[in-house]
Amino acid sequence: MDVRSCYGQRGPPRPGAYDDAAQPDQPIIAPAPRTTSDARRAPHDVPRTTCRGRPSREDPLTDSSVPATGTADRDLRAFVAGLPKAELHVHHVGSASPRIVSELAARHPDSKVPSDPEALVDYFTFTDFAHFIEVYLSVVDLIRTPEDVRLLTYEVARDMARQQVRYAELTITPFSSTRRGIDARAFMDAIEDARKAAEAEFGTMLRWCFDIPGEAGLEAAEETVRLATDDRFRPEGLVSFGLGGPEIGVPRPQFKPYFDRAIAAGLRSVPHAGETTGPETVWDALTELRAERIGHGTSSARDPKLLAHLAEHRVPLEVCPTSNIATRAVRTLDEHPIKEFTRAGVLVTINSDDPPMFGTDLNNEYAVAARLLDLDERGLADLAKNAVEASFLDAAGKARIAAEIDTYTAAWPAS
Ligand SMILES: Nc1ncnc2c1ncn2[C@@H]1O[C@H](CCC(=O)c2cccc(C(=O)O)c2)[C@@H](O)[C@H]1O
Ligand SMILES: [Zn+2]
Repeated sequence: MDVRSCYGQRGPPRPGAYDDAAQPDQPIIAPAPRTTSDARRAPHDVPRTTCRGRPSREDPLTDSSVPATGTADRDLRAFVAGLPKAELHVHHVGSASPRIVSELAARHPDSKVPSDPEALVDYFTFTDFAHFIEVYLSVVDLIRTPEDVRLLTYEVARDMARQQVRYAELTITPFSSTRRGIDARAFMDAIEDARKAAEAEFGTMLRWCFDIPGEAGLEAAEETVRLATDDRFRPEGLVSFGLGGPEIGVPRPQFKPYFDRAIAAGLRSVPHAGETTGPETVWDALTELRAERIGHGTSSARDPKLLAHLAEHRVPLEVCPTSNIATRAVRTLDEHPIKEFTRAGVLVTINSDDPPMFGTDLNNEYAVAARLLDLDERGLADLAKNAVEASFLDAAGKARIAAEIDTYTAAWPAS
């Protein structure tokens, strides 16, 4: 596949293009019993939404500026849409679709976040990583009550189920909510209530990664590890401990004692590293924070020894291609190092990070990966299985989703 024009000079897709903003008249449905079949579409029933009143998003598989390969590309996109998937790197607040953001903005009209999904498109266009975090925090400010937390979590799961996501490790920043006055116990009850409802009603299993917002410092680290390890708060679905936010000026080693405590309490270490800084940050994450997976790890490509280490020790990278373009961590998709990762034998997983904010979704990220790695259906199925393998699911859960991927792929007409 030709990757030359994949986002290229025109930048990433417009935010919301694949989101339910396409149907702004569709209200948020209050959590209510739903049948699993509502969310689990038949594999070949592909939702193809575009943003009303706006040009449709560039399609990395069928981008009109690329010599068209037509049907084959459409088939690949259809294959991805029905492929059972796991997602390992996706943020809670960053998954709020325009539909959810509008609902929250309407609940809290004093916010500077636009409630009009169309206006959100401009609002979600970032000049750099710092600007992205500033906008991100304004959306965090919209989440003020346990009911907001529950609504967000439940609706995010619904959006995942529509994409055939069977399992997701959702990164949550509880510090941001507790410091804004949400009671910690009520916060945990809200996410757990949504998790259980989502699994029962949509068939999507959610697990939590609690992350330290690095820029907020050691006070945030202390609060995050307290909530993650104190039995009075620690939610049942919590599996891992992370570190997010800006990397520049926020050295990873200072968080070692907090990661040590989280790991001692049975949590897995999954910090962001090498997203906006060099490979030394990834080394720090490995040696100081005992990372079992790396969030992004983009700059690892600049250090062959690091790539060899990641491959040898089977430390997966959580690659989020469109995010890297949207935050300007990578200039164009053409320059994205994903191919170098696979060439070096690193286990690559595909993720969406903050999908509506970056105008993407997990299915689109698989389409991007197909183009960048020149994959066919089997290659895409292998990529989906990488995520299952790299997940913190138990062996039976992994085997179940992997078998589902195999069955789906074997039944696909072209395979
Ligand atoms: N691609 C990303 N790469 C890195 N992080 C990402 C990415 N996407 C989303 N995040 C999230 O951004 C948050 C940043 C929050 C933060 O720094 C902060 C600083 C000071 C005060 C407060 C507060 O809440 O009062 C928060 C992190 O929690 C992280 O989960
Ligand atoms: Zn992230």
